Amino acid sequence: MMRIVHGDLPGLLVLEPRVFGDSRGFFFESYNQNTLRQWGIVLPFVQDNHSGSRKGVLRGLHYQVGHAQGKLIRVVAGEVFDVAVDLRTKSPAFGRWFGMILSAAERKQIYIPPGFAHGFLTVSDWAEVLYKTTDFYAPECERCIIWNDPDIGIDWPLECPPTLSSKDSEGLPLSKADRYEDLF
Ligand SMILES: Cc1cn([C@H]2C[C@H](O)[C@@H](COP(=O)(O)OP(=O)(O)O[C@H]3O[C@@H](C)C(=O)[C@@H](O)[C@H]3O)O2)c(=O)[nH]c1=O
Repeated sequence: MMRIVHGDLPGLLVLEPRVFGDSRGFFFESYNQNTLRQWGIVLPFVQDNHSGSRKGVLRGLHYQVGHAQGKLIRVVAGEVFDVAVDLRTKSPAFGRWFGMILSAAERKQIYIPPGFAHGFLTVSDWAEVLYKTTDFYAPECERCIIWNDPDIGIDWPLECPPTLSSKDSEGLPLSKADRYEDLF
């Protein structure tokens, strides 16, 4: 069982799994196809990713053209500030961002439909993020929007400048980036 609430952007959902705790520890369903189907998440997931990041590492904002990926994201160690940016030109929320803390302690998840850029900042000393994707990794289709594009205006909870990959430090502003014309 899960409580699911709509996020601020069309199609984005925040999932709150029901966690059963007992003297042994805890149990919860981290993924249930039937439950997600009831909320219109019908695309099959084809890849699971797992990354670990030190405090201050910012990954993103990533997306793939041609092979747009829906993502179901959760954190199994530590805490991140997870962000999605709507890149669907037909969406009333085009160019807007949504962000929230995902933590191993709270166990909330975010579902981001195909058509968004995604990124996160590690706010704990160490964090591990697990996410399922609805399409495969396609390196030639990868794109990156710069994390601090003022036109998007993401309010990252930063204490100092973030640690970026060289690829991510060369992201494009939204105004120059590929968008999704047909997804919505
Ligand atoms: C994303 C990805 C990377 N890789 C490889 C390529 C590279 O050598 C190494 C690290 O890749 P990256 O630097 O792109 O990893 P990272 O910066 O963590 O990229 C990820 O960021 C988050 C925010 C997302 O939303 C993901 O879709 C993905 O873009 O892993 C795969 O083999 N499969 C994959 O699906």
